[in-house]
Amino acid sequence: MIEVKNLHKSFGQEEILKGINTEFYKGKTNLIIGQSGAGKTVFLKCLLGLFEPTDGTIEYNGKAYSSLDNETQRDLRQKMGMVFQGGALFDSMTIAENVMFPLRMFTKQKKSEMMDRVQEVLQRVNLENVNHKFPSEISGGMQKRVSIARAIVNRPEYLFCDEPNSGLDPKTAILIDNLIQEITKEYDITTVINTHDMNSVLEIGENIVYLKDGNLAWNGSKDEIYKSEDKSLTDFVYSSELFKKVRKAQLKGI
Ligand SMILES: Nc1ncnc2c1ncn2[C@@H]1O[C@H](COP(=O)(O)OP(=O)(O)OP(=O)(O)O)[C@@H](O)[C@H]1O
Repeated sequence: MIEVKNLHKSFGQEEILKGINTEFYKGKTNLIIGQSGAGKTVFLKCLLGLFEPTDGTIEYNGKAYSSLDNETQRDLRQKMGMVFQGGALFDSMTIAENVMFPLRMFTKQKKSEMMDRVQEVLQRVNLENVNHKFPSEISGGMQKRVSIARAIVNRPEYLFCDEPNSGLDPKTAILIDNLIQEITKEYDITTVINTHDMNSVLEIGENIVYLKDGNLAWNGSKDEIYKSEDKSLTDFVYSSELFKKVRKAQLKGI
């Protein structure tokens, strides 16, 4: 579980995050949504420990990151997996080498142990016979699966995903969403996903944090969105035609 308390982040005179209080739950797919420029990426980078908050605290299972010594902060960061926007695979490494990378960086496992674990996670994301291929030789959807395998290979407690669906067709995007949700539940990890994708909100939005101009404007589940009368949320969400149709159907009880 992650607890965010009065989080502020400024760059120079510009305040991007303006005092956010919220929680991200273990075993749930927690989504951060909001318009472009709302501060989602800055928020995710604060959660990852890449940006130091200007004020406020972020607690991981009850421990404030800023109160930890350097070594404990490093240990905590090793418990964080990240799925980067676009996958961010190393082009010159094979798929197996890409997935093995965090194990080589952070563990002292034998090569055979690492290979077994790589095999296990690649199977978990439903990828077979790709170990010796290079990223350019597989599809975008497969690259996303590799990126998920790499993010979970070191058994993280926290999984952060930045726009995991970007660049995918709607069907593949939903498969990736479902895969992330399944893994979240199976491994009981705290997953935080930064997304623009309203399909993702409908599909896996168990806990949604809506940011507007650096403030937390709304917090709830996908089912609560339909009941919400919050104007800024509904203006944002129902700018999607799909959401408008689903809401109409829900109101008619279909
Ligand atoms: N390193 C930085 N230095 C200065 N300003 C920054 C930095 N990173 C982000 N910002 C500013 O913070 C604001 C919020 O950016 P952020 O990338 O978090 O938005 P976002 O909600 O993720 O948008 P998008 O959906 O378009 O990715 C922007 O005005 C951006 O210019």
